[in-house]
Amino acid sequence: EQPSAPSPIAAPLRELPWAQLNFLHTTDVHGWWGGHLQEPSYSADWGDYISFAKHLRDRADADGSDLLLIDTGDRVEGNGIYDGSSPVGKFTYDIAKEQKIDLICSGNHELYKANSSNAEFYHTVPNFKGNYLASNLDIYNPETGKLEPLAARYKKFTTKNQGIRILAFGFIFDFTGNANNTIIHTVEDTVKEDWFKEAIRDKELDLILVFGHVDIRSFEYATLYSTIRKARWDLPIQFFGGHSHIRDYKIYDSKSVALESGRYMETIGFMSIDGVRTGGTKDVPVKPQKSKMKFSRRYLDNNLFSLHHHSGKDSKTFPTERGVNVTKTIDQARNFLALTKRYGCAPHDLWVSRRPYPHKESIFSWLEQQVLPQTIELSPRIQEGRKALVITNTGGIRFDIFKGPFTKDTTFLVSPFTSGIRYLKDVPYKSAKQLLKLLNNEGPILEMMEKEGTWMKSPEHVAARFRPNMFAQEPDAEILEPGFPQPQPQPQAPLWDLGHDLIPGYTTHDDAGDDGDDTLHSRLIFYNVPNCIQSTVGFSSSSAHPQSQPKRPSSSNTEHIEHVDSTEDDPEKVDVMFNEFIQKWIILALEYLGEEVEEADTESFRDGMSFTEIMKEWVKGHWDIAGETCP
Ligand SMILES: Nc1ccn([C@@H]2O[C@H](COP(=O)(O)O)[C@@H](O)[C@H]2O)c(=O)n1
Repeated sequence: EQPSAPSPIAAPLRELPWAQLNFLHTTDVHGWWGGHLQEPSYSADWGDYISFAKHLRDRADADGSDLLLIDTGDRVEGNGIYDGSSPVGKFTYDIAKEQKIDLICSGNHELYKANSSNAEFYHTVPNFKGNYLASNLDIYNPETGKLEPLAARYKKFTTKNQGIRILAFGFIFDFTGNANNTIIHTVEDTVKEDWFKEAIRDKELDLILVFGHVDIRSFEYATLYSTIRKARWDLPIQFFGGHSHIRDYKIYDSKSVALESGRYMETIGFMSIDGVRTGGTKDVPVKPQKSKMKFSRRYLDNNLFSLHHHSGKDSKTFPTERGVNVTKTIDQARNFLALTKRYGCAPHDLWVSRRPYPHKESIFSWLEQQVLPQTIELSPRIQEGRKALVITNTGGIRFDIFKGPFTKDTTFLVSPFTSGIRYLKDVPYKSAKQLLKLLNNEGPILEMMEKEGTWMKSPEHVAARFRPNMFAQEPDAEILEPGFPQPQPQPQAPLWDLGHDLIPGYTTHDDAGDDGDDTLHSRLIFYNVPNCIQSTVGFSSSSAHPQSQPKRPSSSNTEHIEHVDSTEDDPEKVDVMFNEFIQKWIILALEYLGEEVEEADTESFRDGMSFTEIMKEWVKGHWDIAGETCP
């Protein structure tokens, strides 16, 4: 772990369900190679993961089983090690490649910008030569300009010890927000391709493995499952997914399951299968597929207490030379980038999902009530007496702020993106004031987003559309102030009786039940958030701004542009300001409201200064307590 990482806290653990064929799975790492330096439960780093995988590989070699490592994309954007260097990603590729990953693919974050997809072409694909798959992804070769698959469409291989013959595909969901140097073929189109149909008909297979940057409860995986199952009624199909940043496990049928392993190096997913037919090796005879196969999953908290336990090692025997070297490389990169440089001191925690919105400890309330208005009110147009509505998407905010030092690292954890704020001058207020409802509630804009698969919320929150019980119910207004709902202790399995005080953390409920997490935790409550929040700037405090503090979001299809109160103080026109990432949706929404606006009418705020910089400047101006200690 990193030198400043907090030590993990001992906790009751469930064992690894080790079997004939085993997998370790990471997804949505988003550059968190250094692990979590403020959270003991997730404080192991990529170097520790390298050591851990080595011990498990040795175990497989010793008992004749197999172990495969999988990563399902979104390795970039979300941490200073990636976003804080110039050019971005300077250290990322050399750190990532030190792990021996058997199957790897791209996520959407590798594809938002041409420079990151080209970096896949130049670095990740060759670094994982033969293991990177791109079943539905093409790139314009930066050398020749020709469109070609980013990597092989599929791969057939035989496992080292059991001789299991596996056909693997590496997908990305039907993403449409990519830069124009890549092309994504929809999954629906891809399964109709001759090469796909031919590959799955291969008779010399023991298992089909579909991994991808795809929500395991998505239409895309449902399509792949039904297509493959129709062709191969009895073959085991193992899925690994990602993108929604949650721990989840789906059972498709008695021979097909899917695992999703969280986000940000918080979770190492473990999966095992027993009863797979073996093609036979010199040491293992040919064995038929068992009529009753066994699939098991475990979500490991990524900390050394867990990793030592599951590898049967201790602090002396766990670190491998390669792992230690990678830990050092990460530390050197962090120092080079001065990620611990302090910009201010956060007076209390601010949460993305662990408090409802609005709430005094919601990061969105902080942005809405302090950062955005206090920054934008200084701009010349507001100083001249104009008013503005400032709208930003909640998905651009990626992580919580903990009480204490707010560093360069924190800045990128919270807001890694380079998008700035843009504005439309003098929009009729009668339309502008309807915008937030249109962006947040059901209606044409949301329907279009669903169709396109582009979202304004963070992936965790988007995932809730397939998982209706993911979040706590909207809390009553009374419990918002002065306190907030306390996590309830959870009645738990017998390990609870060992006398441990359980640490709050993930308590995953999935298709196999409640026993997936390796660490027994007390339950954390998560709350849903809207797509967008809005600050009002330049209005007198007595004016009513009905949308800036939403009450319960409306669920009625017809309510998205109705019932917005008017007051006598309503201005005739306001500036509509917004995060550049949602410009397309702002324009569409205004058109829907009857305004004639187009991209060319928008202007950049403060010469395109990124929202990340804006937040950093605010922290320096408001939370800087030079000389004072910061807890
Ligand atoms: N420049 C960007 C890029 C993305 N977002 C937000 O992130 C969401 C996607 O995140 P995943 O980790 O699931 O891929 C996207 O829906 C946006 O909300 C952004 O704000 N700015």
